Amino acid sequence: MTEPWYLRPVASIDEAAEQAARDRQGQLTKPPGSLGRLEEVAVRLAAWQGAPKPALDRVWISVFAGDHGVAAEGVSAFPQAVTTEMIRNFSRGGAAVSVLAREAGANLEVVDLGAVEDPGSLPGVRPARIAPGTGNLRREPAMTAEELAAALAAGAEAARRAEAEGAQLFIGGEMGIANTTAATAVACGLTGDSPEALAGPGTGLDARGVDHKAAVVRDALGLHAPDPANPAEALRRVGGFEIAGLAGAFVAAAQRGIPVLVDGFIATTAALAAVRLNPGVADWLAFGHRSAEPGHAAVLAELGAAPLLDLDMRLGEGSGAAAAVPLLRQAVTLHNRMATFEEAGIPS
Ligand SMILES: O=C(O)c1ccc[n+]([C@@H]2O[C@H](COP(=O)([O-])O)[C@@H](O)[C@H]2O)c1
Ligand SMILES: Cc1cc2nc[nH]c2cc1C
Repeated sequence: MTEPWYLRPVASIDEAAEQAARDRQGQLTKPPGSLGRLEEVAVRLAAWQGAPKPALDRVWISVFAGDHGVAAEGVSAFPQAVTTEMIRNFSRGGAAVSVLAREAGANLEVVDLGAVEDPGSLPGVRPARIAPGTGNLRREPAMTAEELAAALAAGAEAARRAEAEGAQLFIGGEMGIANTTAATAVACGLTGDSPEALAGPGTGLDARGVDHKAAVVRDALGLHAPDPANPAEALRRVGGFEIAGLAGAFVAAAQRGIPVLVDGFIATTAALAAVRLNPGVADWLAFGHRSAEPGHAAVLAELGAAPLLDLDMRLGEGSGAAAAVPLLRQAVTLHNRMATFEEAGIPS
């Protein structure tokens, strides 16, 4: 059997550019380290781009959408039809991430991997329907092997389009009613944490709803017994089309040398799956925000990730990552435009 594409090595980081950027940070008119994480971000972008003075003009956002059979278990505060309605809303430019993308000058596309109701042909929406939603993971595998391969490949295609447009940063968003249940199951499968520790309100469940959701995830883990050493099978059995799409996109972005700014709980769970599929992916990830969804902290900790923002957001769509783009731009502009001690004639 030929090796799956997602095992191919990721691009390498330019250590010379990283060192040059670090040296420059040390020469700028400020006490060394005083711009904190903004310094790190600029140095990181330099390493990724192979440029001592990086740029951040072209940001690409792919929002992966799909429905979840497990919605039938009453695990979301919202009806399943919202997935398709939100695809229509993205297309019209009315969703939060639509607004943030416009504001950030980012290219936004939606990849429809299979909502129950087909939204039809819409501007800005790429039809890539795999099935009208996944199987109910409490009772059966979410996907077949072919469906998983299609979802991963759809993610890789998005990274290919991003590269063709010269993207300097890839943001993966998601939309799918009940996907926090699938993400919780995947996260439990990959970290060994308990459903009770990771399940949260998602779109707004009350405490009883969260308990029920944890019980549903516990049933799913009992049925499927996901193995942390087999992330692809964990994605297939308890994941979702958009979670697998994100994982495929993150691996492919890293292989193409496009850094990824990861969003909230679902996207970070997909990033953990991507890193488990191909550990080199970790070098190409940055984290936009810490979601209010309680399981997010555990998945971030598993990745050793320190997100940039902590705004109590819990929307998904890539919105938390998109909200961090202006901060990344500030880091780049400071790095490129501040005077050095020598230029300013200030003794250091
Ligand atoms: O990104 C997050 O951290 C996040 C946290 C809670 C909810 N969401 C979004 O809400 C939807 C899933 O919530 P739920 O309650 O239906 O599982 C899905 O469309 C996600 O984009 C996203
Ligand atoms: C309205 C709505 C918008 C969303 N965007 C991402 N997940 C969502 C869930 C709901 C319910």
